[in-house]
Amino acid sequence: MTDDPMKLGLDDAALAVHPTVFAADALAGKRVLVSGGAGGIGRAVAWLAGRCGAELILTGRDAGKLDSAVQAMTAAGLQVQGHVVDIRKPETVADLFAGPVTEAGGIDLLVNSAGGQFPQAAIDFSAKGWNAVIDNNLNGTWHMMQAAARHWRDTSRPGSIVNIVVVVEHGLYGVAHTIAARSGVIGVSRAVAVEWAPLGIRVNCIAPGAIETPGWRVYAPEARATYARSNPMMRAGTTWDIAESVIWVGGTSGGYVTGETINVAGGSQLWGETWTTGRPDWFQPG
Ligand SMILES: CCC/C=C/C(=O)SCCNC(=O)CCNC(=O)[C@H](O)C(C)(C)COP(=O)([O-])OP(=O)([O-])OC[C@H]1O[C@@H](n2cnc3c(N)ncnc32)[C@H](O)[C@@H]1OP(=O)([O-])[O-]
Ligand SMILES: NC(=O)C1=CN([C@@H]2O[C@H](COP(=O)(O)OP(=O)(O)OC[C@H]3O[C@@H](n4cnc5c(N)ncnc54)[C@H](OP(=O)(O)O)[C@@H]3O)[C@@H](O)[C@H]2O)C=CC1
Repeated sequence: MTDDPMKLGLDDAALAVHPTVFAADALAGKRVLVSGGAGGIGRAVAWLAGRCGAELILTGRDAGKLDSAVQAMTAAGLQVQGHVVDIRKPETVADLFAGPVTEAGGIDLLVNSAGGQFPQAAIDFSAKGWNAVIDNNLNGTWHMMQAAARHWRDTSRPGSIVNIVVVVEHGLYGVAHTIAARSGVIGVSRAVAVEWAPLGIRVNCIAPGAIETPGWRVYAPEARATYARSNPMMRAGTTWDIAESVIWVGGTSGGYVTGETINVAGGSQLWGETWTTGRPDWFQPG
């Protein structure tokens, strides 16, 4: 982690110059829509896509955060616009596609990075809390996926979707609502990877492990302090680790990949435990 507890993950200055394996024209002529594009992972995806030559459309709920991302990227010479969109509201998602997406000339890649949850023992979830997490992560992601697919069908152009999920098969505890929601996203991604293949649409998921971002503020410092040692590599990942995998699978380099979920998690899908609520006594060693 960084020294400043309020500054989590790579900032704009770092993202503007971070070395990359991709060429500066890897996404030339492409337009990329990133939901949650001013957040930690979405922001890194946007920077990388922009540095590879793509035009960017960023969305989020917080206008101030979006403005700061747009300003930083514009100052670096990237072509970027930001729009306030709550992915839980299908009508605002439809407006995004009918308005800014269409006016920009369409998109080639949709990255769904908007999402999140709160740590709590599942037995204590309120109905409202459960519904908030399911609505945000499963329904919200679906509204974006379906709107993008309709856009590509109606404009007779191919497309690619990358959904940011979580590692669902092993080791992430205290967020059962999000495991349920993201398992749903993985399931529907596999289903529509087949249904939408005739439309030239690929659909994949990236499952990050512990990636240091401002989103970590929802977890107690004691819980966060354990995250780096929750995988065989004994380190937290960076947003750049995720951004490069998103651009690989979402871009032409992943052109023969669809219906996949790729764990970019330091091996935490195989070994290690992330207790977002702290490890209960029952599971303490010895
Ligand atoms: C390495 C570890 C893995 C890391 C993974 C990551 O993804 S990290 C990065 C990912 N980034 C993030 O995760 C970003 C942070 N997460 C969020 O922004 C939100 O958790 C949200 C997006 C899920 C909900 O957004 P929203 O605006 O819809 O929600 P709202 O605020 O209006 O609440 C609705 C209801 O939910 C309930 N409830 C909510 N919080 C708590 C809590 N702490 N405690 C208990 N309950 C809580 C409560 O019932 C509340 O209603 P109430 O009782 O207040 O009437
Ligand atoms: N960081 C990590 O360790 C991991 C993260 N992930 C997942 O990766 C994704 C990105 O997380 P990360 O960048 O770390 O977190 P951040 O909290 O930094 O970013 C998430 C972004 O999602 C946006 N968002 C949330 N809900 C909505 C909504 N209803 N409508 C529109 N935008 C919304 C937020 O925008 P705004 O602030 O404007 O509301 C925020 O900028 C999330 O799905 C997260 O759960 C998965 C595994 C691990």
